[in-house]
Amino acid sequence: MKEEQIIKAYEDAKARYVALGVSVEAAVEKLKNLSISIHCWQADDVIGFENPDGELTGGIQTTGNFPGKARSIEELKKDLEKVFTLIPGKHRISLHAIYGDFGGKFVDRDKIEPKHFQSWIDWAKENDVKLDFNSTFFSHEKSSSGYTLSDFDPEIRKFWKDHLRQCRRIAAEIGRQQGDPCIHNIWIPDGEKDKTVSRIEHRRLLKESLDEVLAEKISTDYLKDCVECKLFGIGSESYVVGSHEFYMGYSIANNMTLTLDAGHFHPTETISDKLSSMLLFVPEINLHVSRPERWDSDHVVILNDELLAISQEIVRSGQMEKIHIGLDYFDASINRIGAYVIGIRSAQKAMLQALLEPTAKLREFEMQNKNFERMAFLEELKAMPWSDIYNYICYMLNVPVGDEYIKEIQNYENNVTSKRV
Ligand SMILES: C[C@H](O)[C@H](O)[C@@H](O)C(=O)CO
Ligand SMILES: [Mn+2]
Repeated sequence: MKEEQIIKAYEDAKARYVALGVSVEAAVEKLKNLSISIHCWQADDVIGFENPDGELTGGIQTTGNFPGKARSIEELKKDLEKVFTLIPGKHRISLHAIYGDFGGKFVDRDKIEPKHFQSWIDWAKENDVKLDFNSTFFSHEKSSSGYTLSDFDPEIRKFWKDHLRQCRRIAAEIGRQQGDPCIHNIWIPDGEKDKTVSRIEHRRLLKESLDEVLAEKISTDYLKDCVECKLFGIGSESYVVGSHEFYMGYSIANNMTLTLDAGHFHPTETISDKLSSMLLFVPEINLHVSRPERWDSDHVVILNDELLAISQEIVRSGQMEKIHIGLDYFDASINRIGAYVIGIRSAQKAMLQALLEPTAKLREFEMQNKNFERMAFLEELKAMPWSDIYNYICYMLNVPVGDEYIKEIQNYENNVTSKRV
């Protein structure tokens, strides 16, 4: 698009929003300052650098074999740097513990240390991004029973408690060095395929393990721990220890952040309607924005109704600063850089639409019981020219406007990723 076209379209769009009583400048500023936590694991199909030839376990699965996945830290960083050039704003990178810089040696999970992530911390600083962290409780022989922190075997539990301890220390060091709390997500795959009898026993063990490790107090200036529930995984269809009720109870009882993953509930259950409830009981919420297709399939995030509903609830809650927006998907069937850019841009577009909503006007209708008017405006808003505002933000922040990012990704594929054989 030509410069004059972008600016003209923006001015016209702005006038239409202003007529509805919306401050476009305020919405643009908020979007420009919104950092999305980009998951490192889309680049390499959740393999990491601890055991690159190992299997992905824990009931999660990538499908597809599109060529060009990142095979080393250098390639992963290069891919992320490419992504940064194609999306507006400054963002965060969410690392999993298996993505450490282990110098080609095998370092077991209970032995990882902040030094294994120092090169990531330095790289993040150079690239003006912040880091988040995730303990990795899957893809390891000590999770082969299906259980980790809730295993009946005290030796297995000890190993994973030590892992969690180390991860908290690493995340805290990241937070300290970056001068901004590192969001540390705890997701464990524990569960069983069928007919578990000892449900309360495993849950009691999980509670005890978490209580023991989280008893080490670390300032929230550096570290914010969060716990992520799940309904089922592959091979844990009938029982998952860390269910929604478990972690809802745990996070409320311990006044800690709850992670809501869009793919971790029943197929027709959405997380958008959980935000306004959980915000009343937990200090903060961490989102894993994903796209479940019939199951927790982790498809690339696109601009669909649920993404918009999540964004609307974030903005309408008036507590945007308490909700961390992270992405969690892994599609190995298409260009992985493209998967990142589509997902991030879609998340931004949904947030922009929500920020451009004349919420006060809609609430007025609601108060007056004018529900036809409320519905009519909500329908009209869908066709408002929010994309002209998004294009203008891209233009202002020097990243490709509209579909221009596609050819950039094609060039990167031709020159870089397709050569990874
Ligand atoms: C890589 C995993 O998807 C991630 O850590 C976890 O958040 C999850 O959602 C498992 O289903
Ligand atoms: Mn998740």
